[in-house]
Parts: sequence; C-alpha cells; structure tokens
Amino acid sequence: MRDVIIACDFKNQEELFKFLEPFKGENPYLKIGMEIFYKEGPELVKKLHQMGFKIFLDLKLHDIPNTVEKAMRNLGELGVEITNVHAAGGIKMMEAARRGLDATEAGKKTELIAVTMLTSISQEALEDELLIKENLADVVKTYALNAKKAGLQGVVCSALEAPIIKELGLISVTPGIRFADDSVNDQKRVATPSYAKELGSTYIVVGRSITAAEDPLAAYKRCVKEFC
Ligand SMILES: O=C(O)c1cc(=O)[nH]c(=O)n1[C@@H]1O[C@H](COP(=O)(O)O)[C@@H](O)[C@H]1O
Repeated sequence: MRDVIIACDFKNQEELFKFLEPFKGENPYLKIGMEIFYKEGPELVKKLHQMGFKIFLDLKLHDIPNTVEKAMRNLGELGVEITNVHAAGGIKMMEAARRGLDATEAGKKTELIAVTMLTSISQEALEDELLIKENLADVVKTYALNAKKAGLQGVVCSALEAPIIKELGLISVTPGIRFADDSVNDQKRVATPSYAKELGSTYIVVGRSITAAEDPLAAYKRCVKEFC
C-alpha cells in the first residue's frame, strides 16, 4: 500500500515525457497538478492512464457545494486513482464532491482526499495570517474528522501529522518531503522519506527532490528505498 508519488510540476507534456524517459519499467505513481493540467487538460490524464500510470489528480477544489459537485462529475469520468478538495470548504462541500464522483462508474473508484492545512503553512502563519488561534495539529485533526464525516477516504497533511490520521483510520498523503541535505524551499512542515515512514504516512508526495535532482531516477529509487 505504501508508495512514493512523484509531483509532476512541469510546464507542459513535452517536459513531463522527457522527465519520464529514464523511468521506463519503473511505472511510478504520478501526481498531476494545476500547472500542467491547466496547460494540457484532461487529455494528458487520459494518455497517462492508458500508458498504465496511476494518477493522483491534484486540483484542490474549493468552492460552493453545487459547483464542486458538478466539477467532480466531470473529473470522475477520468477514473483517476486519487483526487482532492480543500477541507476548508466544509463538510457539505466535501459530501458534494464525493456525490459528484459517485455519479459516474469510473468516478466511484476514485479515492477522494481533503487537504487539511497546506504544508507551506507554519503555526505562525496559521495564527497571524489565517487568524486561527489553535494548535496546527489540532486543526489538521478537526479537518480530517470532517473529511471522515463527509465520507472521504483520507487527507493531505504533512508527515508530522500522519500519526493522528492513522488513528482516525484514514489514509495520509504527505507532501513536504525532503532529503536531509535538500533545501526546503517554500515548504514549512517537512520530513525525510524515512521519517515519514516512521510516522506512518500512507503515501509521500515528492516533487523537487526528484524532479530537480541531477539524477531523478536515482532520487526516486532513494525515496522508494527509504519509504517503502
Ligand atoms: O495537495 C498537494 O499535493 C499538496 C498539498 C500540500 O499541503 N502541500 C504540497 O506541497 N502539495 C503539493 O505537493 C507537491 C510538493 O512539491 P515539492 O515541494 O517540490 O516536493 C506540490 O506539487 C504541491 O502542490
């Protein structure tokens, strides 16, 4: 079950396919996010699926329930393995998202997860910018409980909160992964692949530590070795 998901944050499909060249035979789990999806659209997702890749479609929907339900109906037709919404949209929005996916046979199989608190948010930003005067881990727990109530399968959080999510019986998809010697960039709540394993993450999402590495395949294999 545990797996490494590569965040494919590329400008366009040419860059993505060039990146994937050395991965022949590896068949890594791929995350398709806003940058490349807004350029290439659903056709790229269909193409990657036909090629046999598992896909986490990360579009982080966050709108009123009616809009999210209808958007999810369309996304459901793609039959991806995982997709997501923001838990901050509330329980009704998350229920609507699940209903939207369940409206198609393909969408019924898609696991829906909710972003709790972005890994780029620190305790200070939570309090000073978002005006949430709670402990960040408690906010993650409450949002995860809301996701569970809405019938979702799991959440996105940092690996640091993975033990709380495990206790709730949900899957945890944890970005903010860095090797010990990497720069953290814009991430605030980070962990190494081996620490994420120790904390009980179900999936780690790794972008720049693989995509910007001198040898991306070696970096991917290092993640798999440490985490799986
Ligand atoms: O939903 C996500 O995937 C996500 C949630 C979150 O809280 N933090 C987060 O970094 N992500 C995504 O995970 C990836 C992390 O990329 P790197 O920081 O380059 O490893 C990016 O594609 C982000 O969009």
